[in-house]
Amino acid sequence: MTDHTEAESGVTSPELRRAWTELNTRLTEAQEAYYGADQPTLSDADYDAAMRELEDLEAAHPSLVTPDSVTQRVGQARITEFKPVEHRRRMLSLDNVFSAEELDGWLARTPASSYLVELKIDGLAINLLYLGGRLAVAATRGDGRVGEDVTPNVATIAGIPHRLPAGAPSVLEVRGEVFFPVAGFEKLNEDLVEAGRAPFANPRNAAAGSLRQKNPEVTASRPLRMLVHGIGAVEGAEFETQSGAYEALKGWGFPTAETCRVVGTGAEVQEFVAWHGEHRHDLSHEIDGIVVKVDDLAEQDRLGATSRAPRWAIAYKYPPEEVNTKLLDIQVNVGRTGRVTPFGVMEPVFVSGSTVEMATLHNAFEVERKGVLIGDTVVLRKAGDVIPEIVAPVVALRDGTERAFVMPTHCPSCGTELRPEKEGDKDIRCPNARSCPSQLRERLFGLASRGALDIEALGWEGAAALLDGRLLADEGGLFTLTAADLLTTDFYTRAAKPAELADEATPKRDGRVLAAAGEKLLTNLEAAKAQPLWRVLVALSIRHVGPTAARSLAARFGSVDAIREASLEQLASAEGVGGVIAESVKGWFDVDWHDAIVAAWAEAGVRMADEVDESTPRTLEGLTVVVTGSLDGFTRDGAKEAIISRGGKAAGSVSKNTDYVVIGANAGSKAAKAEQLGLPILDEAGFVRLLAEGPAGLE
Ligand SMILES: NC(=O)c1ccc[n+]([C@@H]2O[C@H](COP(=O)([O-])OP(=O)(O)OC[C@H]3O[C@@H](n4cnc5c(N)ncnc54)[C@H](O)[C@@H]3O)[C@@H](O)[C@H]2O)c1
Ligand SMILES: [Zn+2]
Repeated sequence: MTDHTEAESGVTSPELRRAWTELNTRLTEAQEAYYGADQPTLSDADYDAAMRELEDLEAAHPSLVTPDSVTQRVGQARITEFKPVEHRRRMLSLDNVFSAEELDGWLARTPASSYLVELKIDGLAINLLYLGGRLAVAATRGDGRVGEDVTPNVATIAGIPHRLPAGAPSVLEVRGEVFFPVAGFEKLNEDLVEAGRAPFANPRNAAAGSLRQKNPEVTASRPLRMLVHGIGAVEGAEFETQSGAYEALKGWGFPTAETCRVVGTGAEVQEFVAWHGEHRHDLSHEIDGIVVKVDDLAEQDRLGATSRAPRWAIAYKYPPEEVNTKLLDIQVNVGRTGRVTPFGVMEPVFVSGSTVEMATLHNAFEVERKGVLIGDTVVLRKAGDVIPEIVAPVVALRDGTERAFVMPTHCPSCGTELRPEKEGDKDIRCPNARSCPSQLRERLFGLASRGALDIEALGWEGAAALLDGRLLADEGGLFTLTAADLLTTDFYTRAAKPAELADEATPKRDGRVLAAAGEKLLTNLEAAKAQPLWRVLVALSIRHVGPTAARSLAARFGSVDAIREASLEQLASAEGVGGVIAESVKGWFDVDWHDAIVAAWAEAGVRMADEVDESTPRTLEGLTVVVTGSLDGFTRDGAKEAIISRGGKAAGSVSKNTDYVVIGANAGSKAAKAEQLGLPILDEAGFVRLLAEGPAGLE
């Protein structure tokens, strides 16, 4: 505790006192919302930051500290509607560190013969008192001395023993964490919103809210679990170490964590912290950090505790993955297939390594399920590289100006009335597939990509420019675009230089000439016309027809006409093309404007059939070949085409069904796998012989 008689340099100024009061009040209010109502108004990150600020302020000016300070007490200050229960031994909080350096500092200050490292489960602490081998009282932590009696509720939690076996201590206080498994969390919130109630910000608050129920039946309906992480008063047993106590508790039937470890050095502690930082989402429950404890109980006693936390333990907190931010608006996006998806536009906020200002809301039902209103403060979650998600609104912060999102009835891109593709679909779509600028832009972008026709000068902005200028009603007009057309856009033009203005031969319009991008687009389009058939097929944006299916269709049928004429059965029998793709191809050609695109492209000179080289021998009929690593005489695609055009199958992965594995330079795991399976392995020269003469060439 701070010594209040200690002289400070100068008296505390009113400004400092005001700053202290402001912070302390903010934290006290946050605690009431968090511990009292299980509905936090601040994010944990903001709470922890404010707590740090207050601690720093008090450290610099010790006379500011009063017994009222939130830094001096454990959690919840007020006792609620539950019956109060006095703990036999105090339940404390934990001090925090937020970096490896701070953890090193603590380890240096706290030498020990060994450390116990445990996951810091994100739930709420519970004290279970057993008298004569029976569960007598279960209480929350409360203010550390007095908690809330939640015995009937705790009795419903699976895994908590009601009776202990013979030989267990006559008095035993067991401490542990009650938590809400992540798997059930989303469903709980969905149900709460449907019932017109406020959803929980995270599984921790859900655990606390579920346990602190007046009606134990409600608790029983929630999938709560408990894991042991400490002991209080004990009579009738002696433990030497905390880990030893866990062993004994396990023997008496308590759920203990399989993940905790006893380690000897600070380096091992850091290693444990780092490993679980990488794997923190592989668990069935959330963790917000790691707890490091001195394992020896005599050493623990010597170190003692402050009014708030033991000196023999520390919590290392991982960076927050949840923040609060303002939901400014909900807008909708129209995707490549016309699907209309709402997304939240938020005040930009930094979380898990990047600034986030948008998050998808998937569909109108999702918005309803989450119960978010435009203008709400929302909990935003971003776990590592996972896409950010709006978890829940902070209902307590509403001021009445929030408004519900209304799904538009008409496409924001083209004005067409929206509707589900078929009855009962959750998603609604813009049915104007042909000309809706949003959909067409996505298709243009796709057909120009490197995996299709590779039209570099037609990027996102280029596609938008062509559509804004109404130069295309669909992709059919792409290959007949002229310099005159491009001259009507800003994107593909630039201001003419004086010499160009004077030169009659330079095409221009309103003082502008083609920019490099415009020249390039025309060259790219010309080159694209000669691309092989499979790339043209990919460019048609037929659902499910990507490079693999397109290659196979091209190899099997040789021309767009042959594919159009093929029966469902014939299509489906092509290598790697099943019923779904066959249906999709058939269905695509049934649409008039699709057929018109093919006709327009053919008319413009786009290749519609591969040249069938009769001289290519079908040397690989029925054989599966995998090429891995790089070859001198073949590109990746070239090697595949060489195999397919000879009737073989070019597979991407090695299995026992592979007939030959060709290994080039820098081959990786596939080469090792081939050896392991004892498959025939060829070098590039062997591959060339195989292509020319088939298996006979290898003898
Ligand atoms: N958002 C808010 O407004 C708000 C308000 C109050 C508190 N909080 C959150 O709660 C924290 C403070 O709460 P606190 O005092 O409970 O401290 P804490 O949660 O940081 O640490 C102490 C608690 O950790 C738990 N714990 C989990 N695993 C454990 C293990 N293996 N060994 C020991 N203990 C383990 C215990 O319940 C213990 O009481 C803040 O840092 C903040 O994250 C948030
Ligand atoms: Zn539209």
